[in-house]
Amino acid sequence: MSHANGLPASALGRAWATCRHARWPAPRAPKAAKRAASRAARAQRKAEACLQEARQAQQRSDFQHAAQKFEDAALVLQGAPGPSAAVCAAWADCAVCRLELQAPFEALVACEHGLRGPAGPEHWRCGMVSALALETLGLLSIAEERLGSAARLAREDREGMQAALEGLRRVRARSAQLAAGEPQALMEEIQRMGALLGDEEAGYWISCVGERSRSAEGQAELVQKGFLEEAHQCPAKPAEVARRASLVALRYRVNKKLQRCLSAAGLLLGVADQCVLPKAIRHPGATDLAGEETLAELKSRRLAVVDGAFPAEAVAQVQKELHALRSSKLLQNDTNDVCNPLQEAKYLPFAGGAAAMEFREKCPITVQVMQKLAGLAAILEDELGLSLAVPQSAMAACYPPKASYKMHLDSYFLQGCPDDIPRKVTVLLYCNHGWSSAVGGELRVWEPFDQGRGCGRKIEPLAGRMVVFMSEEIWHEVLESHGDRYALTLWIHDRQRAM
Ligand SMILES: O=C(O)CCC(=O)C(=O)O
Ligand SMILES: [Fe+2]
Repeated sequence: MSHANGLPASALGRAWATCRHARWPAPRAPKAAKRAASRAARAQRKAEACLQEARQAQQRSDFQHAAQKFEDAALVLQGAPGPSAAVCAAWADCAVCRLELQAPFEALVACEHGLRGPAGPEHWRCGMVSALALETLGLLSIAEERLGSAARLAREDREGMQAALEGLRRVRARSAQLAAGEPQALMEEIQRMGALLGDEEAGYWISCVGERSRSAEGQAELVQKGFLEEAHQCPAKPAEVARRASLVALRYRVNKKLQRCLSAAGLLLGVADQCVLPKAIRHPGATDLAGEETLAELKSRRLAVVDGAFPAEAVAQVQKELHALRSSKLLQNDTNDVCNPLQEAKYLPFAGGAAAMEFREKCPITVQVMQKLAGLAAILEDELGLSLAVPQSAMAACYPPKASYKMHLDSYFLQGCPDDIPRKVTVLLYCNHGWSSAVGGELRVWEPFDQGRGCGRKIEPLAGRMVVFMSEEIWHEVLESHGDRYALTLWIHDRQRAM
């Protein structure tokens, strides 16, 4: 018999059982001062009560209540001095309950909380449960990574190690079936991921892919968009192509949804940050960025290019700062992003607060530039009648050689993805001193809502050049970079959906 999420019931059951009944090392006695010790003892008692209630709820299969109580316990323990093993265990228990509730995104959020503390052997269980959740989401490559590290962490624990190794075998076998294009395995994954995304969003992607699979030109477009490998094009077998490409498209969107969930839980900066109203962050210099002509262009053509938006010295300094961030490995890529696996990026908080302090020291000019870019939002509201909200971070990105970004929209809200990130306006600033066509990485844009007929318009990523466009309307791509190509991107959100 197969479990609802497509895993054999027996394998899943065994893995969960291992997770649930695992024994943990008793917490070490806190060595801190007396006051801290009594605070810790109080927290311990409170957490104990929550844990007891959670376990009772779990026994009567009231997983909703159990998950809540395990979370309460984890939060109490997290806020008190004491060993991190107990915190991690409570989060793992919470995640197990959320898996029982068929809520894998929420389960992963719990695991990520648990994995935040200093790494220790107790992490294996959070790693294990998160791998199960990732498997349920169909994100098999990250599941495999997690299982690998869970197996290493469980060296001392035979049962735990066995569960991790069994998981590894299962995930690898599944990946192999999918890579071989086995129809049944592909259909199961597609159905499962479709259910996670909801009918509207899954329907949009599956029908887009299905339509394009029917012709050779359509299949070439799927290759261009990153959903089909060149070698898998086969105009004579449209259904096979549709299955493969649907899997890639849905996995891409599930990964995006996971990022939104993690971001909303405060575990990942960017994507779903807290927003502020444009008028709260007006910037006196922002009027230089958007003159009458620019605003008129944006209004009519939905895209405007502004050269020399910032002084050359400031842009050169931003480039230096981004280069330094990259050298200290602070920019990271996302191999699950099928459209753009090589880009190295980080969202930098540019407003006040502790998070921004670190970056104000590391890259002061970049933060100032971002603040001025964010000041654009108030002008766009006043002049274009938009209703906006501004996230408190912007993305710093480097496209190293070979990186490119396949054709995409920055928000698919108008395409039938009601939960997509509420991006309304995309603001880019290029920071490539001495750019030449040898560096590559041009931005290619099409007319509003045009999904790539003809060759579009190429925009060179010249130092100090700012490009502003409507995120839901302008399909665009970044052509292959041959050097290190730097840019800042601020996405301004639609207020109704953001706040
Ligand atoms: O850097 C660029 O030119 C565009 C990047 C982009 O399209 C994106 O990050 O969504
Ligand atoms: Fe984009």
